[in-house]
This record gives sequence, structure tokens and C-alpha cells, in this order.
Amino acid sequence: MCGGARSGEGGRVIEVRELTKRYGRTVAVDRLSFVVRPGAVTGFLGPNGAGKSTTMRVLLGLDAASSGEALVNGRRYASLRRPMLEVGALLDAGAVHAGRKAFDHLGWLARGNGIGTRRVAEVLERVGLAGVARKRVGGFSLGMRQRLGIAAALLGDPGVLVFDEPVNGLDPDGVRWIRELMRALAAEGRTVLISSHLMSEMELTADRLVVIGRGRLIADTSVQELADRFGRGVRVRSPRPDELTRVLVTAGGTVESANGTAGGGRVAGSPESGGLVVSGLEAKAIGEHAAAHGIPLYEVTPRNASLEEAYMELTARGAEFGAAS
Ligand SMILES: Nc1ncnc2c1ncn2[C@@H]1O[C@H](COP(=O)(O)OP(=O)(O)OP(=O)(O)O)[C@@H](O)[C@H]1O
Repeated sequence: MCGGARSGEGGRVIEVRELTKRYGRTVAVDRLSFVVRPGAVTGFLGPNGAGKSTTMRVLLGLDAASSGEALVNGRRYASLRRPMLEVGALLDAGAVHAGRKAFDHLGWLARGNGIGTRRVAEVLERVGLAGVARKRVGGFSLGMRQRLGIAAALLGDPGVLVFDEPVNGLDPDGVRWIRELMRALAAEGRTVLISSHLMSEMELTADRLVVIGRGRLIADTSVQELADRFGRGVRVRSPRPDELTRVLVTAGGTVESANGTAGGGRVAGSPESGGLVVSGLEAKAIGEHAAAHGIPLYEVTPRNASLEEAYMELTARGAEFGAAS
């Protein structure tokens, strides 16, 4: 998969290969590999301290890898001939001179990268800042600064976009705006990678997820696959859980206690402690088997586990690691 990612995708691809980054004794990124492809929003998820920003910094040439590599369109950032035309990034929205006007800031960036000033007006329009183009950035709200940072990322009309926690600190309107923009950029065939520590946000924005914890890959999946994998099962409560478990296992089901402890057939625990989660049998079949054996049921609910739960489960160990956050 890695070897051929470069060809046939219009050069719009991010490849992280066996990337390791150490800071002294801290291993921030640990042999991490994944590929981000065009036409979709990919969420880069992990608890605080998981290594997301570090990965992005190496990808953007702001930090050197200890080993392995992170490539944009098959090249390291430093060897891209005109980087702004290939990859745009939003890392720290605060990093603009307060005294500078929005238009001048972008104009300066454009000139330094051989981009015409006509493009400045275009990107300001796209991010909704055309009306404040001649205002000083110092007076901008966080949301406006975020938009300006995105305008800068879009200046070179790059096929690859990287945003580090773009919704942090934004109000609901700002969050919705960013979400829609990310989706639109992906729909244009760009490669869009957004980091976040919030599954609730990614659930609404991303098509694919790269989940990391302690610098290592935990999952590389579509949002749908994750939902399917974790969202299955029927939640059942009965005053006779052991007996019900035996009946359902005999009928071909798999039964676990609802609080997540393993139970390949025998489950201890009263209904008060959370009941059972049954997979491999539909709600209707569960009801019929229970009725045939005269076992009362208090609840039969097809479960739709939230992605948040799936994420918590996936990153449990990583979260322990960053317990302070
Ligand atoms: N410049 C640095 N010097 C030393 N340690 C660092 C440096 N940058 C990051 N780290 C450490 O590397 C690990 C990964 O940090 P990183 O910022 O990449 O995580 P993150 O997933 O982006 O988290 P957050 O969501 O909090 O930004 C952390 O343990 C962090 O303390």
C-alpha cells in the first residue's frame, strides 16, 4: 500500500513511514505508519500528548525525524520545490504579527512564494474575511485569526491540507464553519488531515480516522467501520442473566456483560450491574428464545454504541499514559 501511494493519486497524499521522534528520553512518536489519501477528511485522533502535533511538525519540516519519514506527495517537506503549492497548514493561529493587516500579511506570504496577489483576495473571500481585509490582525477574534490562518494555508491552492486542532476554542458557529470548509476542501479532491482529541468533533467531520496513542498507531479505519465494529449488539436486561446467557449462547449468540468485562458464554453479574450485550442474534430472536424458556426480560435494546465509547476503549492505555490531561 505504501509503495504505490504516490502514483495515480495526483500527488495528493501524505505518507508517514515508520516515523519515530524522540525528545531526550521521551518517545513522542513511535514507529508510526499511515497513509492519508485525497477526497476525504481524515481525522488524526489521540489523547493529549499522543504525538499528533509532533507528527504534523515533522511532516511540515518544522522538526526532524529521529528515524523513519513523513512525506507529502512522496517527498520530505524540505525537498518540495514550492511547498505552499503542495501543502497548506494551520498549526498555530496566533502566529501572526498583531500590527499587520490581514491583506498585507497574506500579500507578504504570497509574494515570498511566487503567488499573485489576486489569489489573496480570493482566499480572503473564501474564508469570509474580505470585509476586514484592511483591518489589523491584533483586533481579530480567535475565530477570525483561525480563518486568516486557513486563508494562508489555502494561498498556494495546495492539494494537501494539514490542520492541527482547528476548532479549539471556537464558538459553535466557528466550529460549524470549519467543519463545512474541511468537507468542501475534501470534496474538491484534496487530502485533508485534521488533528483533534475529540471524537465528538471528528465523528461529524471526518470520513476516515487515524487514531494514535503514546505515539503508536491504534487504528486506521473509516468512521463507518469503527461504528460497525463497536456499534453492534443488543443490550438485554433480565433478572436471570446466567440462565439467559446459556440459552442465547446455545442459540448461537455471543454474550458479554454490558459493562464491558469479557464473557464468552458465562457472565456473572446482576441486571443492576448493567445487564448483557448480545451479538449474533437479533432483538426479535432474543425475545423469542427468552419467551420459549420462560425467562423474563426487562430490556431489549439494539445498541448503537457511540464512537466516543469506541474511541475511549481504543485509547484506554494511551489515556492512562497521559492521565494528567
Ligand atoms: N519540543 C518538545 N520537547 C520535549 N518534549 C516534547 C516536545 N514536543 C512534544 N513533546 C512531548 O512529546 C509527546 C507528544 O506531544 P505532542 O504535542 O505531539 O502530542 P499531541 O498528540 O499533539 O497532544 P496535544 O493534543 O496535547 O497537542 C508529549 O509527551 C510531549 O510532552
